Amino acid sequence: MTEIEWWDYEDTEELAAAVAGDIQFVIESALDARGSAVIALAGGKTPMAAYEKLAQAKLDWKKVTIIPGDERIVKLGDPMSNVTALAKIFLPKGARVKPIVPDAISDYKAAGRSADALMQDLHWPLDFCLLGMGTDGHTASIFPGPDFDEALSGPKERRAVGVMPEPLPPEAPVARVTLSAAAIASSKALMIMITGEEKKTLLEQAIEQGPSSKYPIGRVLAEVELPVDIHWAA
Ligand SMILES: O=C1O[C@H](COP(=O)(O)O)[C@@H](O)[C@H](O)[C@H]1O
Repeated sequence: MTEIEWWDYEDTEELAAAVAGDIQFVIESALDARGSAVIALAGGKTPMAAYEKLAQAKLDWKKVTIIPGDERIVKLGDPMSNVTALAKIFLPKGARVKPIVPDAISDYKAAGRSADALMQDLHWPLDFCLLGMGTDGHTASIFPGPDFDEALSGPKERRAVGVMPEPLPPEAPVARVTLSAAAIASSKALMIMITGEEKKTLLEQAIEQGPSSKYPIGRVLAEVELPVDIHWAA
């Protein structure tokens, strides 16, 4: 199990500012070292305030590629589309925000293969990956269901996988594409951002359970060797 450090904040504004500052630092380090940065950002609602703050940073955004760490299989522009939310915030800054799911695809396994092919063309490993977590313990879009084992323990070189959550999560009841656990674990830097007592308690349990956890986040963290920061506010 990796080394985990919790960072607790007074409120969600302080949380968003701290997460934005840390991501800015990672991007700057990659730009200094290589002249470009490739990062995967969590979808859902929790990190949006941090992204708004990050977008204010003075960075050479043209050299920054952003992918969603997971995507709901919906059309671009749909309120459930993770990349649409990222594009609204970062495209105006000049960042390359890449959709990982083709617009007119209904076969979720084909969508996973397509995302994997796209990621094979990116500079790898990722410079950074931000994970969120649902109240059911899923992270990225790694869910219990028929694709759980493939997402968690498929071939190490597989970067993305098509996933049918079982049961479908009520907030976005659609098939998904997700970074594999191996892709997440290979990232050069990894951070988790969550809010609320319910998620905190669940994440503590998942970490405690380790590789035998019933929660996807526990199983993913059991694969990770680099230190992980967890940023939390009530
Ligand atoms: O479905 C998803 O849920 C998780 C958590 O979202 P939140 O709205 O509770 O913050 C998110 O990390 C993931 O990217 C997303 O697709």
